[in-house]
Amino acid sequence: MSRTPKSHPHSRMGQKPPKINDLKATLKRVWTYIAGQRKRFVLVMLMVVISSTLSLVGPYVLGVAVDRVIAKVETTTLFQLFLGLAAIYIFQMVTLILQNYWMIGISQHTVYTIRNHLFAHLQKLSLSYFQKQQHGELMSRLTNDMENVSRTLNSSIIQFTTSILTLVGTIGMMVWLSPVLTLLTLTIVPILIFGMKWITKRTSVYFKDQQKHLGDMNGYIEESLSGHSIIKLFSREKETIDQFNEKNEQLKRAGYWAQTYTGFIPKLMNMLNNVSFAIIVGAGGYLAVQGSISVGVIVTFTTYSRQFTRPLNDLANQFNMILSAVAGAERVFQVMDEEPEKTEKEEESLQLVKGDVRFESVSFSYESDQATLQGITLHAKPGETVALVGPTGAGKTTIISLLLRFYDPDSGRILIDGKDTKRVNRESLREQMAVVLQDSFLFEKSIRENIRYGRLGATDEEVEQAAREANAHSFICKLPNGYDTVLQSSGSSISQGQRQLLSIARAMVKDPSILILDEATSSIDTLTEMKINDALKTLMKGRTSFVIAHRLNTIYQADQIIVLQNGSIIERGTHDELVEQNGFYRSLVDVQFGQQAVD
Ligand SMILES: Nc1ncnc2c1ncn2[C@@H]1O[C@H](COP(=O)(O)OP(=O)(O)OP(=O)(O)O)[C@@H](O)[C@H]1O
Repeated sequence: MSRTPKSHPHSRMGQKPPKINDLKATLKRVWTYIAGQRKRFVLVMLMVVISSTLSLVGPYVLGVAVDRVIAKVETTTLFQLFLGLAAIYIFQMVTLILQNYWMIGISQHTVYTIRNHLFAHLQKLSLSYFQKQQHGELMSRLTNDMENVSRTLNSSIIQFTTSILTLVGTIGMMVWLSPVLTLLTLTIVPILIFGMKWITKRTSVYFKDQQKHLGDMNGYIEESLSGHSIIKLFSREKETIDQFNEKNEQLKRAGYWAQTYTGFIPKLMNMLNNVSFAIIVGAGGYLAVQGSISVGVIVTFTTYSRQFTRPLNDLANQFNMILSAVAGAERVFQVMDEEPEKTEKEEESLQLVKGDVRFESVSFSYESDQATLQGITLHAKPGETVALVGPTGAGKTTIISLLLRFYDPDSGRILIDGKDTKRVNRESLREQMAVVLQDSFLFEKSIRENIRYGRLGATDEEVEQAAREANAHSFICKLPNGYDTVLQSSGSSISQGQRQLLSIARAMVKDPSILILDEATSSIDTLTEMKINDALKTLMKGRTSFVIAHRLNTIYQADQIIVLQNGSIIERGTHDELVEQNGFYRSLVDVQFGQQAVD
């Protein structure tokens, strides 16, 4: 699974712009998050207006001062004018600092709230949603997309508003001071627009290319890291490096051209600034000699001309940034709009159960056109062990998934202590069950915390007791930090057998009435296997257990064996009864464990 790469600031150019209607709806939705901080927002906008106005007043005062110097007015007035100018620039700086400070507060609080909502919503989504979704892609929505929204809120709202105000204000002031000189200065605008269009058309192609190659390379890195042991086993290091180099080369090429074209932007801006400077000085000088404008106006114009080329460039950039953040926000809202696990109106909480489990003519299908389970009927009395047996794809895991209410049956009922699970709240239902899988997930936390995950209220003594019963205590004590040993990424620092012992201890601490076991098929050394079997036996004592069975000894001891094929129960009974029947189970046992093991 390739994780979406961290977005490059320019990668936004590669994103598909949202449609106008979506854009409006998404902006409205983002606004609902900002609206809670309306006061701060109004303050920010006020600061933006003040700082933009001050940026117009400054050059004007400078021009007036120059005219006064030429007119040889007394130095006190001149001194006052320069003091005023200094005050304007200091005040402008203060407003800029304040607007930034408040806006950062708004954006951080907004993304914090959205992130919290998104994460909480993810916890409510059904298993089938996660099965359909790439995990790396989901992670990217929580991180990259949110970062994109945050970055845009931090800077773009202020810059966008400032750019518009400055642009309109500057042109207004220029027209007021000298319409002729304004017209002459504005001649560079078409060149600017044409030039920018030419550059962005090329950069967007190369940035898109760069993103594609970056994603490709990230996927390759992820794959070769997770498959590193296979690479070593087959001595494929050289081929792996060669393939990586090829991808790296493609990325370098795309990056080279993207950066080359981007590099043209400041050069174009610089050239146009110089051209407009020359126009103002040349044409302005001519007009001044003619007496239609003052030298002060020329000075003011030179500053203004810079002030309007910059916002023009900024506006184009900010617009791209905003569009890409909206696209990011849309992806986040898409997840939030996913329906959470369906709940019935009158769900009750399941209290401590005895563990009586009934399936009554249960049918279910993942895809509407293909039945996965058909008419499953079974009854497990409290404390009984039910072994589910059958070829791969027969529907064993699906039965367990229905029992855990990851899915609800299409027809039929599942009853626990006589209560239809559809009417029972999922959390309280799962509270009554513990699951020990072949490859149980362990967190990057201490062993103690991993066992306590079964019941957060368990004391240290209870955790140790569970570990003892699970035959895990002795190996834990041999670890340098004992129960405080922190497991490395999903528990890879301990052996597979030890991981299973820990997951048994975790189930032990939970003390459930119903137990679900997916037995390990992988070969574990005999001693560990004995320890696991022994621990499982202790765990299963007095609990209703459903075992997806692979080992003969569990099947021998099961009160019932349910044999599944193509989603239906084809045989049921004890081991001896089924062997006696000489049917499918018998042939399955013969094939799996060899004739001798059965006879
Ligand atoms: N999430 C899913 N979406 C669609 N089909 C699925 C899904 N999970 C399982 N199936 C299909 O349902 C059928 C039963 O699968 P299930 O996992 O229950 O079999 P199983 O008996 O547990 O197999 P195994 O012994 O290999 O684990 C299979 O055909 C499988 O392809």
